[in-house]
Amino acid sequence: MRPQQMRRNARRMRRYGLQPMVVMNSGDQLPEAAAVVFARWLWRYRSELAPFNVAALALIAASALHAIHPEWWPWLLGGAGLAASALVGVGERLGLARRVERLYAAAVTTAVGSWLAVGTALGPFVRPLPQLLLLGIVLLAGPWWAHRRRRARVRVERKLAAWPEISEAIGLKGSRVMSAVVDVWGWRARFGLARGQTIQDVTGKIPALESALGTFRGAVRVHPTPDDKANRFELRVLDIDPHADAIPWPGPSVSSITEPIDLGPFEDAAPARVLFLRRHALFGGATGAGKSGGINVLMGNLTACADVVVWAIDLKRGMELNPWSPCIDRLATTPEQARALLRDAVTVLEGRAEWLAARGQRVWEPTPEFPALVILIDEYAELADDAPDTAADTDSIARLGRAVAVQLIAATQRPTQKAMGGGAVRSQMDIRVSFRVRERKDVDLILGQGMLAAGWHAHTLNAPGKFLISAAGHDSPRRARAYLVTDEAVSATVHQHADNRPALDHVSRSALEAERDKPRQTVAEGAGDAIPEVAEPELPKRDESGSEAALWTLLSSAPDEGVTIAHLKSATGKGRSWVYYRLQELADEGRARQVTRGRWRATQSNS
Ligand SMILES: Nc1ncnc2c1ncn2[C@@H]1O[C@H](COP(=O)(O)OP(=O)(O)OP(=O)(O)O)[C@@H](O)[C@H]1O
Repeated sequence: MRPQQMRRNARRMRRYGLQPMVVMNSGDQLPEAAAVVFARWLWRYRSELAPFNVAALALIAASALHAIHPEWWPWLLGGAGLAASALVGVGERLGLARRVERLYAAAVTTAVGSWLAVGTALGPFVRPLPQLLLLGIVLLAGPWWAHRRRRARVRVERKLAAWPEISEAIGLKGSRVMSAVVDVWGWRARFGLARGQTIQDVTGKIPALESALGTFRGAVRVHPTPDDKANRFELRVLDIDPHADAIPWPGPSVSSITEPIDLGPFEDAAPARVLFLRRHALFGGATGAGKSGGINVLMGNLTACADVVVWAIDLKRGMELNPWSPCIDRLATTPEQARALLRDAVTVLEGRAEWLAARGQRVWEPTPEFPALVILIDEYAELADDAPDTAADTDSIARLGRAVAVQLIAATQRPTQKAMGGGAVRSQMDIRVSFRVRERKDVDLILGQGMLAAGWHAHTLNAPGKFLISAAGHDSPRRARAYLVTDEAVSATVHQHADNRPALDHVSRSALEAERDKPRQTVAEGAGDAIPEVAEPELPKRDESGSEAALWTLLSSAPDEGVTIAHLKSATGKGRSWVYYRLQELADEGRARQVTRGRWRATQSNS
């Protein structure tokens, strides 16, 4: 068609309200843009095309090297071997988090490096090198294309590449992407805002953002960045709803109680990490809401902590905690055992307090030699019902236990004052975890007065294991879901850690030993069944070196049957715990020994 005729036709079409269309004849030249489009396509799909690109590069490199430096092949082979070993060894630092990823990277490096070396030496087109190259692409490209995180990363990169258009469409023009990471649940990215834009502007655009990014409703969260800069925000985009299904426990998240324990993810997949060190905790919720599951996550983590001794009370005959028993230092399943356990916990508390005071220290810093003592009480209401006389002891632990790291962790359905045995226990709980409750008023019972009105709606939690947590660092009602610890995970964790559990420190042991001697003496004196409190005699205070000297003098001049603890106490003017602690130290040094129960002497007597 001639140009004049084309113009005439176009004029006619416009007269009838039609739009002219450009038609290309087969003889016309390709528009120049096709090359650009192709280059763009190559760039856009560079990740998918990577196996072909690597093969093409290897082919070009082998051709060039064969032409100019065929003698280089041993260097290429050696270099590939070194690179492959490095990838296996330190690939984690390069972002290859999983072992299988590192092995894959090493396999590709070895295969490409070896092919390149042989291609350099013999020429890349010598049979069977081309065939081997094709076979390599077929075998090694599969895992690459199937890799879930790579595909997710590519998807995110493409979305972020379109951010300038997205931001314009939703009214955040000028904002820019600063960084992005992909994780198991989706991805998060940090953005810089244009002048005058605020994080509130972004929050108001969340539905528009979800639409522009093509996510499901509720998949986008907007948070301030950790540096709290007003002109930045963090976008959290979920590909999977973390709470849609039960979340298998990935194993312990800590090895020390000084680290925050991960109980399970919040709705935005951020982990609900809580520091239990020197804090008491209350787990509440209706039957079947997942309290015991939550306690299992905690137990699994405490089991992996080398600086925690766990004592437990489970008056449902040990049903819940029995599987953990190889890692529990002491498990009480009857009211009598529970009584004795709590009494001893108070003794440990007092012994530790006295020991700290003697050293001018304020708090117990847990270490494997001086572990924290965590007392887990499953179904607290049963304890209050079956052993109401333990209230004074639980009260003491609740009020005084924090500083000396003697901690209570209680689980109960409805922590009414009665179910908590009255007293200060409930009010002393620093960490409150509420699973689903049956009635709205139970929210305040578990989480504290006024929490329901403040929006902590634990009655609306809609699946077992979901919880709200109120603790230091967790002061807004965010839904989390506890990991689900299977029976197999319990046995595996117990199996792994049972042999490495720490023992109670010698300070606590000495205090317990001293306490055990006390009722024995009293009963012998004819006190009958009841165990009356033996008041400590008021003794004049002495300075530390005087007490040490008095102790040593008495021990070294002791007769063969030794001296009693009571004698040592009055001679030194110190309490039982101090005496036992020093005796233990002297025994460790080999300078003193226990002759019979409660009677001591120096190993090398002066007399
Ligand atoms: N984190 C969780 N994720 C998914 N399912 C869970 C989770 N925790 C518990 N469940 C399911 O809920 C059921 C009841 O859980 P659990 O025994 O922990 O409840 P509970 O509150 O301790 O009940 P009870 O007071 O009767 O002991 C479990 O058998 C399990 O199937």
